Amino acid sequence: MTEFAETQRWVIKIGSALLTANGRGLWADGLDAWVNQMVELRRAGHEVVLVSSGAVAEGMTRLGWSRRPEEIHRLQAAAAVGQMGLVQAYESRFSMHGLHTAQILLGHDDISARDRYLNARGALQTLLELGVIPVVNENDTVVTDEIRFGDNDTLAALVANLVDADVLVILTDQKGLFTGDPRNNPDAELITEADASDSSLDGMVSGAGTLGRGGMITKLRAARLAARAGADTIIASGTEDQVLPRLLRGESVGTRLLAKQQKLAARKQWLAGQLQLKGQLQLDAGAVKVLTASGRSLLPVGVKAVSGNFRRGDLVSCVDADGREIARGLVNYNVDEARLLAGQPSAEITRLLGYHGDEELIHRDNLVLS
Ligand SMILES: Nc1ncnc2c1ncn2[C@@H]1O[C@H](COP(=O)(O)OP(=O)(O)O)[C@@H](O)[C@H]1O
Ligand SMILES: N[C@@H](CCC(=O)OP(=O)(O)O)C(=O)O
Repeated sequence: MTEFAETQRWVIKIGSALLTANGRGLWADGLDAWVNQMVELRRAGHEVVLVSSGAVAEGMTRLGWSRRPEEIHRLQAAAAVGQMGLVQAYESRFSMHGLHTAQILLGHDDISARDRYLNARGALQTLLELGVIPVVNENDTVVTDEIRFGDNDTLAALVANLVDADVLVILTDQKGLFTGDPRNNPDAELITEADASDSSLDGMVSGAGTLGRGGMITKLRAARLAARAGADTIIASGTEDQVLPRLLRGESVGTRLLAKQQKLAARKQWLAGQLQLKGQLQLDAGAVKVLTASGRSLLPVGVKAVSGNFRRGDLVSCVDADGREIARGLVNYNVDEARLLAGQPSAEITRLLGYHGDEELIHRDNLVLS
């Protein structure tokens, strides 16, 4: 079980039902409180990625619509209008604390296509290094029904996996996960802790209220997705006083859904299980040493031979001179580019390829030792 004070990276999801105080426009007091709490987390040395819903709900308020439209283009229009409100709400509040925010709108392809996955991951990573708070939402205006996440619980879990988060916090309008939907089951009891994979939870959860999309079903699913990458999930009420700092202090708030596996083991399994090996890089002795002993990125200069047929973002194996696998990772270049770059110093990349590419062949964040 993760001790929160020791965790580095948090993904915090704020749901529509909570954010719009059940349809009455963006809830200013709530926003003030969450932003203050996230600032406190940052000051305590933790990184925060915010996944915020509420674009459609805020758009409806701004356009004076009282009912959620059915028609896709009207939904998309509402999301486009409302997203402005969301961004303004966060940027103005965080800037009072001297922090910048960045808007990240993601679609399915951005996370499932290997090359885009690396780009989204790299951009988020850089924003966090710059001390910026990324504010993520689904790119509602361009998604179609078939490919939309729909609920932001799933999106938040995928973002948690994308940035290797330690903790996923899902703030909603209930105190956590109950043994039944508390809206129509007054005897339902709060579950304070469970294994995310516990199948007995399935019978307890149901769908959303009027404004949210997923209800508890998608929150439980999100916790399981996050657990696959080794992150624990907390489902808690955003109206609970000081919910984030209290979690940080180790207080029991809401429902804690635990990941069975550690992050590294989980990431290894993900690389091994989800992706097929598409090629091989043979490393020189120096590269083998820095990868294994110092956990560094793989630079082109340390590669002696390239084989296989891979594209940017594919999984390749790194072997030593005897063909023994020492690591696996997601490669930043396709096979032809990798051949051109093999053995060359990174300063030559722009000249060799004609564009300014990544310095590393495989970034250490995307590399797992075998
Ligand atoms: N077992 C359960 N425990 C708690 N809430 C539940 C449960 N099953 C269904 N729900 C419903 O899920 C709702 C929260 O999900 P949702 O409306 O999608 O909110 P959000 O916009 O925050 O994602 C609660 O208001 C509640 O009615
Ligand atoms: N992208 C949508 C979020 C959809 C939604 O309501 O999600 P959720 O808060 O998880 O129920 C929006 O900003 O309106």
